[in-house]
Amino acid sequence: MASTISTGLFNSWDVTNFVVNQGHGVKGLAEMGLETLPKPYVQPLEERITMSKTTHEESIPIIDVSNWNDPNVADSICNAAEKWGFFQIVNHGVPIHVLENVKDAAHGFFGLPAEEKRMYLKDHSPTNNVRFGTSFSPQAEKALEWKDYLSLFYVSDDEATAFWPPVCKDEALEFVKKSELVIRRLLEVLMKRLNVKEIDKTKELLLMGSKRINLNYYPKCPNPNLTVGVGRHSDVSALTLLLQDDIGGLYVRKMDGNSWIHVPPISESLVINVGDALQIMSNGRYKSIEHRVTANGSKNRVSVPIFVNPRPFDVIGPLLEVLENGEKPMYKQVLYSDYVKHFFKKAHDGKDTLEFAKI
Ligand SMILES: COc1cc(/C=C/C(=O)SCCNC(=O)CCNC(=O)[C@H](O)C(C)(C)COP(=O)(O)OP(=O)(O)OC[C@H]2O[C@@H](n3cnc4c(N)ncnc43)[C@H](O)[C@@H]2OP(=O)(O)O)ccc1O
Ligand SMILES: O=C(O)CCC(=O)C(=O)O
Ligand SMILES: [Fe+2]
Repeated sequence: MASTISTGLFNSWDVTNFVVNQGHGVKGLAEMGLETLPKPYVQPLEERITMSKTTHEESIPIIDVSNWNDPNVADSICNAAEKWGFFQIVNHGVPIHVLENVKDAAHGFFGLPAEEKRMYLKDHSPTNNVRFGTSFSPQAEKALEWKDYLSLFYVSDDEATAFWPPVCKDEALEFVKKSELVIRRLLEVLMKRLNVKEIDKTKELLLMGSKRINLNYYPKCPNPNLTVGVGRHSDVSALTLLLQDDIGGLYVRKMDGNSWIHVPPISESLVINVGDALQIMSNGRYKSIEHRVTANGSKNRVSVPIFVNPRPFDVIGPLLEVLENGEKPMYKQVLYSDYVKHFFKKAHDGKDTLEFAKI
């Protein structure tokens, strides 16, 4: 297989089999020293991220959250969630060594031999809560995405200790734990503007009852302009907290429509975005914004999102507190796991998942 791939004499089935089924991932492909991008990764023109569609001149807000009691901080967060759906926070209190360790651990996991990573493919993994994969939804995609990932659904410390891959479990778990306070503070602030005075146990579970941490790996790509790292999508979470390294490549759709704004890496910052579940619960007030990631021609990139979600069996819809003022509901009540399954069963398609919940 190695020689057929490196001489370019291979077909789409070979590539998909090697990358997806055999678990080499796109990293295995990249490391064969390819000179051109294999066909299954060539994206249609309209999905490629070209310079003419992007801007580095504008920026999503950068908010210093060192003082949570400052009303300006709360205002900035809520305004950003309404206007941009995305912002970066600095001085958030998650220790720098926790951030550095989890990025190193991501490199550690993807640096394992394919035989070890393969144990976590969907069909081999000892649990449904640990999944190594590539692209987004290879079975449903017309063109694959240039990304491998490890997805870890947090159930309990004991379950994580027993099943998460040893090379990254402590670091991933530490990141989940150390980010709990900042997640809670963000949600408290966001809820206040929605007329929710206090996050009681029921609300806590609805907003942050389940968490998923993904380790994303985007290897160096031979023709980065022909493909994407991640295609246009919005997250299905309530809130996502994303750690990126210093390479860059994340773009966010500007609210006005057609331009894409780069999210520049800022050392020690975290990127926060509103997900579909919070857009639904806020009846459209907070925006879950489309984003995408470019492939990079010279460097390997890692990112680590924590998706903060309702529990799979929760039913979500616009909050009563939001509708109390007579607002018409824009979304129906949906079972959260139905919503997430709908997301995973199709290729990335921008914001179309939300149609599933629209009235
Ligand atoms: C991977 O690249 C991505 C990912 C993303 C993710 C963005 C997010 O916002 S993730 C937050 C999602 N929320 C949750 O995980 C919390 C709630 N969880 C659930 O509701 C359930 O655990 C479940 C995810 C629906 C899985 O339920 P289960 O009953 O166990 O069903 P399955 O049969 O296992 O899965 C259904 C279907 O989904 C696919 N899938 C499941 N988990 C993942 C995963 N972690 N990554 C990718 N795909 C997954 C699974 O393959 C099943 O499809 P089949 O065709 O195989 O049947 C954003 C951008 C990215 O590029
Ligand atoms: O890698 C990134 O910067 C963003 C990844 C992303 O959007 C996701 O995993 O949902
Ligand atoms: Fe995302």
